[in-house]
Amino acid sequence: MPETPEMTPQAQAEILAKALPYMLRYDEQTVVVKYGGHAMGDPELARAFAEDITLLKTSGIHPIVVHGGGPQIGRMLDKLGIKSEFRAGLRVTDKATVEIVEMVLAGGINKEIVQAINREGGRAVGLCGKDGNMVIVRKATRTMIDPDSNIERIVDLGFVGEPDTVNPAVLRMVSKEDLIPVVAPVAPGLDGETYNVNADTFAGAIAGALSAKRLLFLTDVDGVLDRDKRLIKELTVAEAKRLIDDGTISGGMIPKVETCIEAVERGVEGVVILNGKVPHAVLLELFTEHGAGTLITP
Ligand SMILES: Nc1ncnc2c1ncn2[C@@H]1O[C@H](COP(=O)(O)OP(=O)(O)O)[C@@H](O)[C@H]1O
Ligand SMILES: CC(=O)N[C@@H](CCC(=O)OP(=O)(O)O)C(=O)O
Repeated sequence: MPETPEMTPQAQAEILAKALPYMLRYDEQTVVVKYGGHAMGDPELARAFAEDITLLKTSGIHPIVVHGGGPQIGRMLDKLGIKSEFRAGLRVTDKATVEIVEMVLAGGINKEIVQAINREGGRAVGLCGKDGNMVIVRKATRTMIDPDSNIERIVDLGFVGEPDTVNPAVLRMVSKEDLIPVVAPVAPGLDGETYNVNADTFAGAIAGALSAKRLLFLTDVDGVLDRDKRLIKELTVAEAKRLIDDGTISGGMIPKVETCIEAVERGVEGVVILNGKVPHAVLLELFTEHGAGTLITP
């Protein structure tokens, strides 16, 4: 990350004063930040992210971090020689895979983020969907057209869940205190088994249940890109659905955009997909006029 140029104390004070209207806008409001696995990895960026989250909390906002870790799960499965594949942007998850998913997400990455925030002076608490029965899921199913027969088939994704009920009591309790919830997208199913949940879907369900003011998705691209790889700054729900249908939006961007659509339809204000590889992406988005990324609108 480049060094920040030296600033006079006067200039520093002016910058702080400029943040005041934004601080007032979000005062006591819930902001859900989805921290994608592709946005993680660089220690300096991770530190800047932890600083941003700590600063939000210190200025009276209630940030909730939901994290992913798809690439990190992939690397661990590779190491262990467990094959893994994605269908419709979701990892097909058998029993052995879900154990690794829980270990990597709720065990490894969750605690790394908690520690990073705490190192910056915040007080983070690591949770997953199991804690306080926060998120209960049902088994997810998807249909796909079989390219050989052209017949629509149901794809069995194994232990992949979709939020069925969200009980935000634990999150409210933690957020009310001086604590920052950091949540891994692993949750119990209605059948009592452990399920792997796409982190975007998980973040959307939490933002909806808490009527969050903002839902930010930090990923590794500037936002939703068109066919010529240009950033689409604003996307309506109808346009987003069309871009999924015509294949412009694919892979991991599908669950992200689908979640944005649902969140907007459920009344979450300000749903944005932005590049988490830009230092202080969260502060830039919330505390300056520099609205980056793709804003999804009704
Ligand atoms: N139209 C699109 N615009 C932007 N990214 C897209 C698009 N279609 C597919 N993608 C892919 O989606 C990826 C982001 O989703 P994902 O890999 O799940 O990230 P994360 O780990 O941050 O959730 C991008 O890196 C890109 O490869
Ligand atoms: C069902 C499913 O696909 N779960 C995801 C959970 C992690 C995730 O979503 O991580 P990112 O946000 O980094 O993509 C997975 O196993 O990769």
